[in-house]
Amino acid sequence: MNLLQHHFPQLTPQQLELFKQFEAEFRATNEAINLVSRPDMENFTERHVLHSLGIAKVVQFPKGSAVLDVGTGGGLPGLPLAILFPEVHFHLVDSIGKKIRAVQFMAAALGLNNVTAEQTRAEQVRAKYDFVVSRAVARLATFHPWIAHRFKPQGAPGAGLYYLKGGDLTEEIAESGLKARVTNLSDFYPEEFFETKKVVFVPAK
Ligand SMILES: C[S@@+](CC[C@H](N)C(=O)[O-])C[C@H]1O[C@@H](n2cnc3c(N)ncnc32)[C@H](O)[C@@H]1O
Repeated sequence: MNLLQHHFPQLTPQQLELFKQFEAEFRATNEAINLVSRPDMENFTERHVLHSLGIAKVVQFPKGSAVLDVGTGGGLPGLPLAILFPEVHFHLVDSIGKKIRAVQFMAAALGLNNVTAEQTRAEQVRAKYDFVVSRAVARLATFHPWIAHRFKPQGAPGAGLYYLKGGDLTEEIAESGLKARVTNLSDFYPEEFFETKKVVFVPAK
């Protein structure tokens, strides 16, 4: 049994196939434009796919809900989450056009019709969402004001920001002045990589 099946036994054969295709597309794209560093391409499933899906250990996006991925780069965490939640809409944004074109290409190659991608800065997004997700973009004090007003007035249960972060976040959370709930991904994943990895949740309101 592979690592993904082990941690997400609910995945269908079609979804497992999509994850395989995603890795192949991502590897090919990463040769042309740097989406993640070369050393980071080792253990792709663990470091990128499982890490992205860590958000799904904390929240289940309900059918029909809308998710914004801010600073998606090469589609992380948005594309793995879009494979896991085919009935949820994902809008992936990044300020760099070539990354967004790569994401659009990969989403089309995988036939993910629940994904849209747009070159824009987070501060310029105007639509409203139930959830915002992100990984490795900016400190919370900088990041949160970009998306604080991007939530629907009546969001889905658990609406808010789910931010993948690592290390000791005490100072960063205190600096932001936000009421955040931190979940350790090591509670779900025993692999060493996840020892310091967390999901920071900030409610929509
Ligand atoms: C370190 S990369 C992380 C990419 C991806 N989330 C991942 O985990 O692999 C940070 C990304 O955030 C994007 N970014 C930074 N500030 C942004 C902003 N204000 N609006 C949109 N994208 C932004 C950058 O262009 C870059 O692609």
